[in-house]
Amino acid sequence: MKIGFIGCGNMGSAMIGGILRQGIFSKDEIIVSNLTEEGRERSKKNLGVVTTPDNNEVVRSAKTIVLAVKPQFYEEVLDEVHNSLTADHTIIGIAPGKTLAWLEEKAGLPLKVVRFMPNTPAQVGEGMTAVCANERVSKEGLDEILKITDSFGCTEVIPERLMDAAGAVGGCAPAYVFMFIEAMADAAVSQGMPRKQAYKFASQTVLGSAKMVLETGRHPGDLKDMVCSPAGTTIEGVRTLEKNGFRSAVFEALTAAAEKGKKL
Ligand SMILES: NC(=O)C1=CN([C@@H]2O[C@H](COP(=O)(O)OP(=O)(O)OC[C@H]3O[C@@H](n4cnc5c(N)ncnc54)[C@H](OP(=O)(O)O)[C@@H]3O)[C@@H](O)[C@H]2O)C=CC1
Ligand SMILES: O=C(O)[C@@H]1CCC=N1
Repeated sequence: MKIGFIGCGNMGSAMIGGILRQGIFSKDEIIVSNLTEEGRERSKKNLGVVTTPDNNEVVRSAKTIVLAVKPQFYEEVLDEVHNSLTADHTIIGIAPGKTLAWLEEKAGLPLKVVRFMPNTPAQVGEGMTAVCANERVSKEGLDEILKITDSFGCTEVIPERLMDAAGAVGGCAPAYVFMFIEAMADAAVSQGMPRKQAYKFASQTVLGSAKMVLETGRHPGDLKDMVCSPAGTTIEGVRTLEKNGFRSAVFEALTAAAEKGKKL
């Protein structure tokens, strides 16, 4: 086994999907634990990886371990696998608020610790993942880890103090983008467009706009101005969004998410 996942739900399976697609590891080099029989069946059926109900088996079978359970279960899981962990292991935490120091302390021995803040677009190879690591992870070790995150999208290595910001603008933000897509599609439906077509318009428009920011390197405000014809239709929508506090609402949402991360 090359890598083990303790927990394999939304985020674990999204990452494994990318890893398998890029051939970083094969199915029989990945072991995952799920709490329930139903979860194990899902992991087996959808990903084809090796599954177990036993978290200690994951730790005994692989040297790189991703903790892909909810933050509330981190302590319990680390407590459970503590005796199977060795100094050769690399523990990867993906939960907000669970710091490198906290993870090492709860693991109960000095070992390599990494944090990822991934997002669900990893499932389609378009994830955005923040990574930071403790001082025990060598440059070569980090390069190996980055091959994993690069397999499901883009990666940025950041200082740990930015992990909560990355959680808001990376980990959580797909939810806000999906809400935006849903709202735009609802409006198009109310104007008479069939729903399926409305999702296609809204989604492709978000995809294309994001690509323009990334590929042109131009300021988003500049790209917005390109769309707004004088006395045209777009600027009326901009006026309405400003009146309803659109940008402030987004600002507050990401701030709330980042602040919550600090408390977990
Ligand atoms: N969802 C997201 O967009 C993101 C999530 N994260 C982080 O990823 C982590 C996982 O979140 P997510 O995938 O959404 O959660 P899910 O609820 O989808 O998955 C959690 C998984 O943990 C398993 N599980 C629960 N308890 C145990 C246990 N004691 N031992 C072994 N497995 C267990 C569950 O098993 P079973 O399948 O049997 O129920 C399930 O597979 C969290 O820490 C979250 O903060 C980070 C960035 C983005
Ligand atoms: O909602 C959460 O707490 C997790 C972390 C980032 C995205 N989902």
